[in-house]
Amino acid sequence: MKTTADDERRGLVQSEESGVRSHDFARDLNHEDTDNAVINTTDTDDVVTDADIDTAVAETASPLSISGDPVLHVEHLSRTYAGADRPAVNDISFTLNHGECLGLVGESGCGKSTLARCLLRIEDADAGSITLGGQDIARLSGRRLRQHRRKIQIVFQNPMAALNPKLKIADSLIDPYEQLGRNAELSHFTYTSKDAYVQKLLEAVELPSDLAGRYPHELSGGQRQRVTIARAIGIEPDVVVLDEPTASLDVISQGAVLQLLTDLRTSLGLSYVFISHDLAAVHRMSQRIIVMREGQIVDRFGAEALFAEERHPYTKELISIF
Ligand SMILES: Nc1ncnc2c1ncn2[C@@H]1O[C@H](COP(=O)(O)OP(=O)(O)OP(=O)(O)O)[C@@H](O)[C@H]1O
Repeated sequence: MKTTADDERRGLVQSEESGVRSHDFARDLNHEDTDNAVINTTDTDDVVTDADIDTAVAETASPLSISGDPVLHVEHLSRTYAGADRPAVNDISFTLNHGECLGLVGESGCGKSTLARCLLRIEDADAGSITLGGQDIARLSGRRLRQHRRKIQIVFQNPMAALNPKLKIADSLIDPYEQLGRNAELSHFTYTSKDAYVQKLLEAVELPSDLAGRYPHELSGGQRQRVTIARAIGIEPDVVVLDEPTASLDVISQGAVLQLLTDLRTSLGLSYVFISHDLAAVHRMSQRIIVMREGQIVDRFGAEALFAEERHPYTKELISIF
């Protein structure tokens, strides 16, 4: 069944999907893979150095991207899976500034999701560092690791798998806040009561209030993704990682969700790492773009410089299939 963005906002669409999948998101987040895998770095001539990049970004970055303070800093990050012949993520460095959307684009298998999992500490990197809010996240454990997870949230590709099928939408929305012991200080989604908090979140993602009492399978795909976005922003993280957030949606819902994400970024001052194989979506969303290939960064630039002559041949290849 095709749905329109307006249908979704008004809650007129019932999902045709009724399959129930068991998923324990909290368990995934607690998983810590500590494989001592070998780092297998492969230098290639066409890899952009940090110095090249800083110069290029300084020349081309939009005013928004250079006005914010750094919130996330990734330096020389590498991750090799046991038995793999090359690193999934190989010497990646970048900085995310407050209030900006940094796009990370590359074809399937280039290491985007591995990088996302390292940022969330769902997986540990083998080398390099990730600094969020001034803290090296590799050193965190226990309570401080839980606090870190409050500061960085993720929206996955498949909202059905990200939502607990047994929980009503209201309960899914309140869950991250309750996991914080209901004592998180919030500035936008201030908690007065469960109902008021849930309604504020539904309103923020432009969903009707009556969805609070439904189960995930009673929503359309677009509505479900709006719920996972609401869950991610409800505890007011510093950074939201968007890992192919529209890949499971039809074209109309994709556009509406991307617009919503942009609106939320500007109205709430959020900072995004937007991960996608879809260069058009990344270009639409981001102030700066990083191009990854086989685990490495091969190009990076301000979004307005996408079509510039100096783009890496691989970026040009991606543009040709835009
Ligand atoms: N748990 C794992 N164990 C072993 N190898 C893995 C694991 N997860 C990913 N890989 C490998 O690491 C590489 C990068 O995978 P990753 O999922 O990060 O890429 P991606 O760019 O997100 O791809 P896609 O867009 O298809 O999701 C691939 O070669 C993949 O096969």
